[in-house]
Amino acid sequence: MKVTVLGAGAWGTAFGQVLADAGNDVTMWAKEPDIVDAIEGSHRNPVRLPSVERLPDAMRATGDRGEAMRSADVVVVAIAAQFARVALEPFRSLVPDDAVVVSLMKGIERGTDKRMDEVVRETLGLPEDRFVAISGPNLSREIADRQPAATVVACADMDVARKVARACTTDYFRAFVSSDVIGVEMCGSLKNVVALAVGMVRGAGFGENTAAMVETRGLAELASLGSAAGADARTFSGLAGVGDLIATCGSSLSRNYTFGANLGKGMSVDEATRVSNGVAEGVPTTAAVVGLGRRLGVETPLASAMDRVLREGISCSQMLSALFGEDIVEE
Ligand SMILES: NC(=O)C1=CN([C@@H]2O[C@H](COP(=O)(O)OP(=O)(O)OC[C@H]3O[C@@H](n4cnc5c(N)ncnc54)[C@H](OP(=O)(O)O)[C@@H]3O)[C@@H](O)[C@H]2O)C=CC1
Ligand SMILES: O=C(CO)COP(=O)(O)O
Repeated sequence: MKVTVLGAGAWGTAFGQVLADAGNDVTMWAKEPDIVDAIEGSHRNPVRLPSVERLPDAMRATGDRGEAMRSADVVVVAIAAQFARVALEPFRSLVPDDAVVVSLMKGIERGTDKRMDEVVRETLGLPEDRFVAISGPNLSREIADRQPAATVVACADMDVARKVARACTTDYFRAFVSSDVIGVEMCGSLKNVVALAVGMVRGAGFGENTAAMVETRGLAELASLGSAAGADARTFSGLAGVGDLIATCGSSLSRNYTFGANLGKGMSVDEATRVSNGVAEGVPTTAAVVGLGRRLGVETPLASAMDRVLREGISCSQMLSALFGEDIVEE
């Protein structure tokens, strides 16, 4: 198939390599001319994925939107979530009528509190059977090294999910299918907020018990909010839910975990942003999760506590106190 990836960041590029390894012709679209030139000219992305010495020959790049979209069967969106709407707007009239659009993004739009399935479908004018969400424990650096990994490919139309899953299956990358787009989106977005908090307690020097407590309460919050949004509860215990929480909350390869760890060590939000190696989606998504919780009538103690960390600069101990009220409650 002909696949176009919008956004040559760390994950867009690593996933482009998966698609090329699976036998597709892959075109990367990037707005930065330096990145386009590097991929096209020397098969490298030294800015976003320097660990890969040479990207597959089946991967090329362009900065031209029309050329990127020409006869694409599948369009993959891998842009920082808060910029998805503005970046996709110029593509609205260019996406081929029968192309499937896949989102790799893990975030909720600040201001509208919308998931990426909502943002992408709204911006490109797509019916639900042409939208696919992909999410799972997929740290880009490990997948770029071709370490074994799996993901969840979700679409309202299971035949479309299977078609996309086949297109990204290799001997090291395995795709499971699901029809629970909302669940997969909620898991991918909320685990980033949990990873910020787990990273923060680790950075502050706390051990396994504290990290497990925060991660487990984060999973409970993700499940309550996800269910209220219409997700299938089974998704939370799968790869996109628990699987991604384990990977993200336990790895310094995660930008969200590392951002949180830097806060825990005493950096300000500005300092942690400056040293972040790519987008930490949990940062803008935290406020959106609080907004979504308010709208859906679901309490979000972890996101609310992290929101205070990010806006008011409260300490790790204050964040942990804010996480639990005074009352004894059922788990
Ligand atoms: N990295 C990972 O391990 C994984 C990431 N994800 C998700 O994938 C998404 C992308 O992540 P990742 O590739 O790692 O992020 P990076 O920080 O590496 O790259 C961000 C990408 O967004 C692009 N971008 C930002 N603003 C704009 C804009 N206004 N117009 C067009 N493009 C823009 C950047 O383009 P430019 O470089 O030209 O500025 C870049 O391609 C995120 O939602 C992330 O949560 C999901 C699974 C794994
Ligand atoms: O989503 C990811 C792993 O599944 C990547 O996490 P970060 O965005 O925190 O790096």
